[in-house]
Amino acid sequence: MISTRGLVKRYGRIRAVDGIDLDVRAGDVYGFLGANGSGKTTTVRMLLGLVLPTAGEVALLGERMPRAARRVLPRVGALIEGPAHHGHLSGRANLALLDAAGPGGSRRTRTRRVQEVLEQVGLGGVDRRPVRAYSLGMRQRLGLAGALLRRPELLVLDEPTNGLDPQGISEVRELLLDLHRGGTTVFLSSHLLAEVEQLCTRVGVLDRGHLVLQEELATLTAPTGATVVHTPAADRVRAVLDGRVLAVEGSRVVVRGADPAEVNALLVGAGVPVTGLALQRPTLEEVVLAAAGSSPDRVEGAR
Ligand SMILES: Nc1ncnc2c1ncn2[C@@H]1O[C@H](COP(=O)(O)OP(=O)(O)OP(=O)(O)O)[C@@H](O)[C@H]1O
Repeated sequence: MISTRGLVKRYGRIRAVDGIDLDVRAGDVYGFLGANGSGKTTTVRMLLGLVLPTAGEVALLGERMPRAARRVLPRVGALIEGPAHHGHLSGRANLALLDAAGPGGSRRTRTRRVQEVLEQVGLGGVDRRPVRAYSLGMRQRLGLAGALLRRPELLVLDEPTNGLDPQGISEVRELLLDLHRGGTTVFLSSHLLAEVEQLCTRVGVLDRGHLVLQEELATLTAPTGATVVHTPAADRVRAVLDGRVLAVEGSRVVVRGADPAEVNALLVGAGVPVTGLALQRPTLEEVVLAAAGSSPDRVEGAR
């Protein structure tokens, strides 16, 4: 759906994007992570042909951009940095204007299409109010409605939950998951690990213009081969599981072996109380920090 090869954007001496190979496949919800200033917006703009690359190639839906923009962009829905609307008009009127700019049939067809996307984003009932009276969340959802008008195969969203409250974030997440279930491929940029961890199937991490990681989320957070035991008697675990204890942090003990039931049986058999048991998995935060350097303020954490 999206493929870039050696994509570079230079602004004077700044290398905003420095030779990235993105690979977004049909059916992905791809999370494009990176700290502020890492080059996410510049990349998204190049994908859509809004900024010309200094070097490298972009293919969208298998076609070279920006050459094929007129053919490809009608099949792609996009939302970049706070969508622009006419504040004195209603959401419906804004969408009708946007819809009128594209091809697409009779007045009735257009009216129905606008109504459908308004309902899809949960704005079906607030159509008389001018957009300037909308909350930030409502504006963002109206922007998404605009992106959905052409029933896109691919959605490209730059920080779609930026500035939203937790309720707004969760609404946008549900909407994107719904679209994904319906077959839409989603590419979204974000600096929020928690958002990406809850939504995405595949992750790319940008660090100062470099793509330092690109992988399936399930692979990144796959079990490590160890088991985490919670017990009020951490000191006794070492005696029972001689040589298998990898780490002890308070009541949390990490034990070699990916069979929690076996670990549980050994401990309970020896009279050690077990209050919690799980396969150890790295969090996305740990994976990203390991890939993007150790400074914790680079990408906003999951907590
Ligand atoms: N038009 C421009 N002219 C000069 N420098 C630019 C321009 N656009 C972006 N940059 C620089 O390129 C780098 C990457 O910026 P970009 O906006 O792509 O990052 P980002 O990851 O989207 O950050 P944010 O999350 O803050 O939007 C930054 O150093 C920025 O200052």
